[in-house]
Amino acid sequence: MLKLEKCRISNGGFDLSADLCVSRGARVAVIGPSGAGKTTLIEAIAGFLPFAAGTLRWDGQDLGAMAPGKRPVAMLFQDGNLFPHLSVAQNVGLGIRADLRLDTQDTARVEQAVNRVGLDGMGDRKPAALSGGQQSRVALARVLVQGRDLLLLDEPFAALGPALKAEMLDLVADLIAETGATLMMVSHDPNDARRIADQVILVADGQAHAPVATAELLDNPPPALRAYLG
Ligand SMILES: Nc1ncnc2c1ncn2[C@@H]1O[C@H](COP(=O)(O)OP(=O)(O)OP(=O)(O)O)[C@@H](O)[C@H]1O
Repeated sequence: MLKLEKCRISNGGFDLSADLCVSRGARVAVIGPSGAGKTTLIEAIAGFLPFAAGTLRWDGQDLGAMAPGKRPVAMLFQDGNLFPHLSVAQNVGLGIRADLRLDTQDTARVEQAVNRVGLDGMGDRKPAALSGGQQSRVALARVLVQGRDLLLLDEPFAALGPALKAEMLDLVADLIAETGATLMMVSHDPNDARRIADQVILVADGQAHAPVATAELLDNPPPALRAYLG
């Protein structure tokens, strides 16, 4: 279980408070108005922003003082962060070792992940030789080889068209079902939440609220969410 206890995160002059738990294996969408602090929340959990107060725990272990790379966390950004001069396999391999010194076992894991996201035979291509959807799959494969307990996705598929986005969300759902990972995904689209998330964290008015069942929240949105959903 991920537990944020009486947390306060400072991002420049912006403050976000959070006091909530996410159960192991949950699929949680993080939604709320623009600038409300969704990315701030995700980046603090990943270790890229410090906590000004409170404790962050995963299964009882305090993550607060742990460097980002040591946390049981893998993060996927909107642009996928692919390196254009590296091949698909190398981009995925970075998830295992930053210096890309991979042994036979590592290389097999990379190939397995590349195949699992549907890019069989494309390991030698450069990102420029892939479609937008295929590039998203490479980024997802890199997250997959990291084998972390908690996946943090920050609007990962916002640049894709609706059909492709739905396909990617379904792939993420399949992958986390296979691995048992816990998902927290920032999205601006309530349909994404309905498609993939069983719970929603609403970030609004300086606070990340405790997760609520997706349908319950979206069918009866509180005022801050209603204004945002329009
Ligand atoms: N480096 C920074 N210095 C000062 N303020 C910042 C910094 N980064 C973010 N902020 C502010 O923190 C607040 C929260 O930003 P954040 O990116 O977390 O919001 P968000 O909910 O993810 O927004 P969006 O949906 O538009 O991506 C915003 O008001 C933003 O202006």
